[in-house]
Amino acid sequence: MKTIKIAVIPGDGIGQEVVPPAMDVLNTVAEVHGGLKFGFTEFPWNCEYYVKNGIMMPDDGLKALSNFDAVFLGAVGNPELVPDHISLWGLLIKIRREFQQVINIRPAKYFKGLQSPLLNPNDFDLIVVRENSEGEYSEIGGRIHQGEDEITIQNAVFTRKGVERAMRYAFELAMKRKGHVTSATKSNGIFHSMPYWDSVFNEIKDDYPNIATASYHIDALTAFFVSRPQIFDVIVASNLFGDILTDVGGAIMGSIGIAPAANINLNGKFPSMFEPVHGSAPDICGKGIANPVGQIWTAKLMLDHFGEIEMGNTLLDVIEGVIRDGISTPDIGGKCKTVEVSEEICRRLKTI
Ligand SMILES: NC(=O)c1ccc[n+]([C@@H]2O[C@H](COP(=O)([O-])OP(=O)(O)OC[C@H]3O[C@@H](n4cnc5c(N)ncnc54)[C@H](O)[C@@H]3O)[C@@H](O)[C@H]2O)c1
Ligand SMILES: O=C(O)C[C@@H](O)C(=O)O
Ligand SMILES: [K+]
Ligand SMILES: [Mn+2]
Repeated sequence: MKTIKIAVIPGDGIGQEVVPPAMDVLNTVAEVHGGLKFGFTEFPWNCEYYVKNGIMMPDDGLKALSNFDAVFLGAVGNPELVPDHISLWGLLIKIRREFQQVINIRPAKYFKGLQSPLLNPNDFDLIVVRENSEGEYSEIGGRIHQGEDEITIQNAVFTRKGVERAMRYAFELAMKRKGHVTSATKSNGIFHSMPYWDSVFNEIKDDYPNIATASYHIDALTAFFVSRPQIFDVIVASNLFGDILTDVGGAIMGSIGIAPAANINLNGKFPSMFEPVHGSAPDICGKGIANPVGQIWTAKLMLDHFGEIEMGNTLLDVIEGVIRDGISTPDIGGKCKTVEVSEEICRRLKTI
């Protein structure tokens, strides 16, 4: 029996509503598989924990997580209780950084039967490779003076290692897919880092003569996600550009409640973390109508990560079938509750 030990952090808001159903789905996957078992351990770290303890996770929290094969996280953030930069940097971004989860892969594809807001979604199928450890997400900088003399400086960090790593990951991924990599740049406006980004991209692409490439400024690229998403295969982007692009990726599928993500540790020293693209959705929290598909598709990425490709593909087929049959939450036009969707996914998995 292959046992996978998973640290579960439901987190805030709808994270609490979509993580338990996704765990039910994973348990059903294990049951159907026969040779697979998930050992779940839950950690109550979120903004309420911060209010009680003054920290998002205990000092030995990372040490506790490091004993697991993976982290399965819902969402972090409750701006009514804790400023967003404190909660995110105290938990989500802390785990990404300390566990060297340097790559964030975020697929988006057209689902048959799911109403995309695009008139002609053209069967798109893309993956954004988001640099996940540096770039615009940096604590370097500060504030000085007050009033009209007030100054704020926020530095972006682009290292040779970080940029090259993200790009090579994208090219390797493209070799297993449609053989195309697009670079998200902004070298017309950002004076130092983006021309550097372009030069590294031009260097790396020479190592992959069989991969076709394109490079677009992020503004135009974002528009192309809407007007012609079918032209993309793999897109490599800095931390911030990748963040923004992947919400658009979710939106063109039909809802950001569907979009999955995987924060990948490449060196094997720490666990990887699986958490959907969306946040804690305070506007719908408590109603039981959060779309669980993002969290469940994220579970599929976790299955892939552990080599369970066939089970992962089966799960994605089942998700697609359930959506096609209209068993879905209001964000994608359905009338179902969160658990009705996950229960139907479990029911169908059992018939396979
Ligand atoms: N990775 C993360 O944990 C993460 C990601 C994004 C935002 N956040 C945090 O979440 C909080 C809210 O942020 P936001 O409102 O900008 O983004 P959000 O992703 O939480 O919500 C944006 C919109 O999408 C909808 N939505 C999101 N997930 C959905 C789902 N599963 N089903 C149906 N609808 C869904 C919401 O209702 C909302 O209208 C903030 O505290 C923010 O910092 C965390
Ligand atoms: O900015 C972040 O990375 C947090 C969230 O928006 C995400 O996409 O994971
Ligand atoms: K999330
Ligand atoms: Mn985001």
